[in-house]
Amino acid sequence: MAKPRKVIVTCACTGAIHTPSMSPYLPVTPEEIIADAIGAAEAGAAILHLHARNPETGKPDQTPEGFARFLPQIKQQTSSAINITTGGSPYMRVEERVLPAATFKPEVASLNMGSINFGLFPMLDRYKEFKHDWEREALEGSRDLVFRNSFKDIEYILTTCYENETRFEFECYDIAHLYNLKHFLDRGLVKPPLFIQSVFGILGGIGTHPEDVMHMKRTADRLFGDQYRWSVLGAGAAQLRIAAMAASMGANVRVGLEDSLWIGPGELAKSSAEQVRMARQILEGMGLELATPDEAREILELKG
Ligand SMILES: C[C@H](N)CC(=O)CC(=O)O
Ligand SMILES: [Zn+2]
Repeated sequence: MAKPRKVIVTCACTGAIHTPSMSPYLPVTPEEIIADAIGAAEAGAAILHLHARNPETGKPDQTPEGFARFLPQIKQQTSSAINITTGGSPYMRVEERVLPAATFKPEVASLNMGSINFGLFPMLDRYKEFKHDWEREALEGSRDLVFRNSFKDIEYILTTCYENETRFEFECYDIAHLYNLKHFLDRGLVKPPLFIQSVFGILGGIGTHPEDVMHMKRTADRLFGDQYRWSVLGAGAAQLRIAAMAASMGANVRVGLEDSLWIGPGELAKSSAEQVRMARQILEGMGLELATPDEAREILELKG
């Protein structure tokens, strides 16, 4: 009887896209981010993808000080690998975005593999009332928002973090981003195993149709062969459907309130841990097992 495949579950706890008025369960303060991260780790998340926010307004905060308010506590209370965002908010410039990862030298940091239109404005159809002006401005402004990740920006993050032995979660929102990653592999600026996080369902990137998932996997197989470890995230209501579909094709999965506020149709998730538990149920139901943090470190060759 073949041993069950180990699946790495990444949990993205708060992000920079959703805003406080969208859900009372979105972690905003350092205490809330710590509680959500620890809960997700206890539920089975081997990797914690983290963003910081202004505790009062919930506005994305990409200062090292912002991360220092919760990182030590999370590191103390869990053995999950820390993954610090270099995406920050799509409104930020790369010099600001790279600072926390450059400062804290985490095991993992996200790296967005290309520029995309980042369409958040359709959320204005659902959300009418906002506690803070920046929330509506961020959604409305996204009609003209390009999440900039030029080749120069990507190389800047790669070289800035190179000495730290930080490995990257290569966020690929479209097929072109896989080719961009191949370009950096061919130049020796990234080294296998490549942890590829395919992002499905962001307006401006690839959709959430099964053929989109197949196309991402087929292209990654062709470009990287056994040099990559595949993971997927589905935005919004597609989160668990994408996770189940791709896991049946060999993928690792990412969940968490950064990527979706929901646990079911019209039902808000009360924590990221709820989504991790649901993902665990689905994965174990498929005869798979969740990788422990140390098993994830081995699979991804993290510095530990
Ligand atoms: C769709 C996700 N918000 C992508 C993300 O997590 C980007 C980053 O932090 O670098
Ligand atoms: Zn993120």
